[in-house]
Amino acid sequence: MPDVFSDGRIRLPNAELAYFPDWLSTVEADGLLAEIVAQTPWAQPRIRCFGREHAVPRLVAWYGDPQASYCYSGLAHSPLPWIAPLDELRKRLQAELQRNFNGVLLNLYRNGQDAMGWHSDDEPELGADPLIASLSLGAERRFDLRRTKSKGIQHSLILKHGSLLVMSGSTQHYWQHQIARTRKINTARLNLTFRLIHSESKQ
Ligand SMILES: O=C(O)CCC(=O)C(=O)O
Ligand SMILES: [Fe+2]
Repeated sequence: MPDVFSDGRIRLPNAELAYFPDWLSTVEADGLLAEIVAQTPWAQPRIRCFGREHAVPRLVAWYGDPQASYCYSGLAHSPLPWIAPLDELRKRLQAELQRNFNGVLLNLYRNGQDAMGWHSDDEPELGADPLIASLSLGAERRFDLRRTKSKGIQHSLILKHGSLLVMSGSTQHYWQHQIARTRKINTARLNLTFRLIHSESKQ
C-alpha cells in the first residue's frame, strides 16, 4: 500500500480507513462541485423495500468505463461516459493511491432530508476487499460507522468540502456506514465514490 494511507489512518478494529480533510483546495472543490452538478443527468431511482416501493432519498448517477455495469439500489446501471472533471479526478486518485478505478457513483444529497441508510459496499463485483475512494464536496455531513448489524454508532466523522475518505481491506466485511438525516443542513452535498468493478465476476 502506498504511504498515503498511513498519514490519515483511522484506527478501528478490522477496518482500513484513512481520511484526508484537505485533499482538494477550497477553490478546486468549489469549481468541481458546480461543474459536476451542472453536467450530470441526475436520476432518482425507485426501490422496493419491505414490500413497498419508494424513491431513494437522494439523486444518483453512475459514470464509468463501458463494461463497468453496477448494481445499486437493487437495479443494474450502465455507466454514463466519463466527463472531463471526473476522469481527471480518477487519474489523480489512481496516481496517489496506486490502484485502478473504472467507475464512480455520485450521490447528491440536496439537503439534510436526503440520506443513505446503513449498508456495506460488499457487492461481489467490487471484489474480495473493495477499495473505495470517497470524495466529498459541498455541505458537511456526518458519516457514521457501526459493526455490521450491531446497534449504535461506534465512530463518526464529519466529511468536509474537498475531503477524501479511503475505505479498503476488510472494512466492508466488518463495518457498515450511513449518512443520517439531519435538520441542521439546508444545502447540498455531493459525494463521489470511485470504485473498481470486476465485470468478469458478474453472471
Ligand atoms: O455519501 C457518502 O459519504 C457515503 C456514500 C456511500 O456510502 C456509497 O455511495 O456507498
Ligand atoms: Fe457506501
